[in-house]
Amino acid sequence: MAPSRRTKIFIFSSSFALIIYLIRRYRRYLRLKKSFKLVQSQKTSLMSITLPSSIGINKRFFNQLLVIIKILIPRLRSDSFVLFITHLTALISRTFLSVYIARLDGAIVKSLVQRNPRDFIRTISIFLTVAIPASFINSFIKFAESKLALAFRSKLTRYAYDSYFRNQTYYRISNLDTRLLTPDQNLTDDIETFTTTLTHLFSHLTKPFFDIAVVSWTLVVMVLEKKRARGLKEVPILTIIVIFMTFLALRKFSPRFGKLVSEEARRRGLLRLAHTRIITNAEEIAFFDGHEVEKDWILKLYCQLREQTNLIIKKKLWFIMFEQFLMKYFWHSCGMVFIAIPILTYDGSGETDDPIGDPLGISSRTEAFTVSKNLLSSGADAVERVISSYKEIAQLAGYTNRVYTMLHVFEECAHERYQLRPMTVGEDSYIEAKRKVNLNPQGEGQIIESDEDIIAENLPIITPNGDVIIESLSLKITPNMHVLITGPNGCGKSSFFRIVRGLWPIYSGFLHRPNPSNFFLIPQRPYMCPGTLRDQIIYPHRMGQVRIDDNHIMEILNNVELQYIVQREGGLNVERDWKDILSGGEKQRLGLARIFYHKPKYALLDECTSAVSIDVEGKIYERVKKLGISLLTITHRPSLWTYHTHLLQFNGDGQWTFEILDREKHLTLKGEKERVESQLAGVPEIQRRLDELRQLLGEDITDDQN
Ligand SMILES: Nc1ncnc2c1ncn2[C@@H]1O[C@H](COP(=O)(O)OP(=O)(O)OP(=O)(O)O)[C@@H](O)[C@H]1O
Repeated sequence: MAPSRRTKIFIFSSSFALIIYLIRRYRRYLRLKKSFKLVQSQKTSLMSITLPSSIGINKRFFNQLLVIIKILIPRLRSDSFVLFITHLTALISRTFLSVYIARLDGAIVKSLVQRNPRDFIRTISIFLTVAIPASFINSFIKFAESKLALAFRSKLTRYAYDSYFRNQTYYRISNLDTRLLTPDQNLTDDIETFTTTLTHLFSHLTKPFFDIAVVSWTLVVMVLEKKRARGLKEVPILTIIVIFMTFLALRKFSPRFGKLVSEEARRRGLLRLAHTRIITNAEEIAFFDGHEVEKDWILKLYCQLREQTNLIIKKKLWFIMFEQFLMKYFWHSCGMVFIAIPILTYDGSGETDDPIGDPLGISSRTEAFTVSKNLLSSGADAVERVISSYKEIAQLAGYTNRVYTMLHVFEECAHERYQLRPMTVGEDSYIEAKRKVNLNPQGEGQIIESDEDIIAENLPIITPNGDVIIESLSLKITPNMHVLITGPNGCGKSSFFRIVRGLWPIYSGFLHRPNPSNFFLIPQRPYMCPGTLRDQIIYPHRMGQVRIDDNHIMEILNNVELQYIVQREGGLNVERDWKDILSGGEKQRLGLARIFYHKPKYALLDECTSAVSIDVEGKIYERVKKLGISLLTITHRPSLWTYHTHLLQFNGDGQWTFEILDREKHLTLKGEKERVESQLAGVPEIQRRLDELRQLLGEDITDDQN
């Protein structure tokens, strides 16, 4: 039959509208592509890091998951296990209730078909009574799921924090290792997403599994009751074949969601890192008017995140379409066929057990149909949920990999096993570093705890990148010495402190030094912790842990000439954002105040008075020395020479000298050096004038110069 005119018009206008829509979408896509052209073209080095290709539902995933589950449920008596069992019980109860309700539904229909008001009222009353615990259980399952997710999250977070704050791992992660670019993201978002996905999946999968088991059992029992139906053996086999084929097809065509979401989470972390950097350096950026550069950078990271999210959305579109086709429509048709086989072949005539008489057995058949339809549909729903969880399991594999990697890297760093480039799996940067200095890769330097002295024997200073700054350093510092450390920028002055304090490992030689608690480092930009003025001074101690009276605090503040701050800021117990409200010099003096509180054996002062006036700086140094504290000072200020007895000088080319500081000699040498420098500065000017004069006198410049 030829289509009518109205149908033709409809088809034509729909096609036209679709074409217009597609053209507009394409143009929009081109516009967007153009506007992001700049940022798309620049690939950051961070983004070029590739993820391991084995992220997915495989043995590695199950092994990783098992390790994490042992952390989540450490003992059978732990709270997370109790919650887990409670949740499981609720899920099982719901399955049994569903079956009971399905049967009840059948009984209601039966009483209706029989036109039996007494049975109808009785069954509907039971239905309403059962609805109360059923609704409670439904709500309780959600409650238990959230509680379980929270318990898992707390367990994992506590475990991760323990690792993160052990053995200065937080420092090592960002300074000595490059596998985790955004530990903050791993510790917060990743843990949360992982635990929520895990508990959701548990809920999502456990119930369907129970449903399948109980529904199958109930159907088998029903079938056994109806022995006269035919085709009953084929139905379960066909069902299993259909389910299995669907699973295989979905697995074959499923995109690698684990890897995709893992990459998305990583890009989200980088974007967050960029925001944190801007917040931390807002003042510097504002002074430079650097917002355009920062915006471009942030936009670039955002675009890369957007690109990944878009990719996942697109992949989901096709996959869900395929999944829906198989599980909604194809299964529905199969289901109808499977339900039809026993019903059509069942010969139930002659059943006369109905009180009001039902010679054709219609009421029983209707009841059986209603119950089996309900059961089959909830069984199909359960299988559908199990299979459609495939992509969620794949996503869980991605998050599991991120959480596992985080814990693994924490563990490795705590045990001084580092890796510089995450892309080169298995390469040991330490061994590489040692090769650079021709050291035996197997031999480690040794740190030996001494009573008081710092003794370095053939100790190299090597950066985490493996660059050798000093090949071999040998010196002895005793507590009665005050050592001034100088040298050009980047020559290894601060690195020497890092090694002495144990932040950087040593590759060879020996380092004898007292316990790290005998050292206290004051950097150029002192760290201001959250809390009161008192908290700043006693950091890293905490109030409640130590007792310190106000007079002592005031005395310390007097020592660094900061007593006026107490009145200005409203007392010792006022919490402020000290980083923002104090000037650079005030912050440095507050940093120095910590020395008067902790009274360490050695004070490591890394240009920590660069913003303090020279007179106040002198007074503070005198007061520190009076306490018997040994000074190790990095400075470029000659005014500080007075307070030191020895000089450790790095030349910048790997050479160094350690000698008694002869202040007069050094002042004379420094004066002479400055004179020579100023004379040399004038040489080009004199040379230019000489050339001019020669030109005026008609002399040959080049000949003479040669
Ligand atoms: N975490 C790190 N990873 C890799 N290399 C580093 C690291 N920290 C410092 N370096 C490198 O070590 C070298 C010495 O740095 P160090 O901080 O010791 O210099 P410095 O003498 O204190 O310089 P300045 O006077 O400028 O403070 C520099 O080349 C620096 O680039």
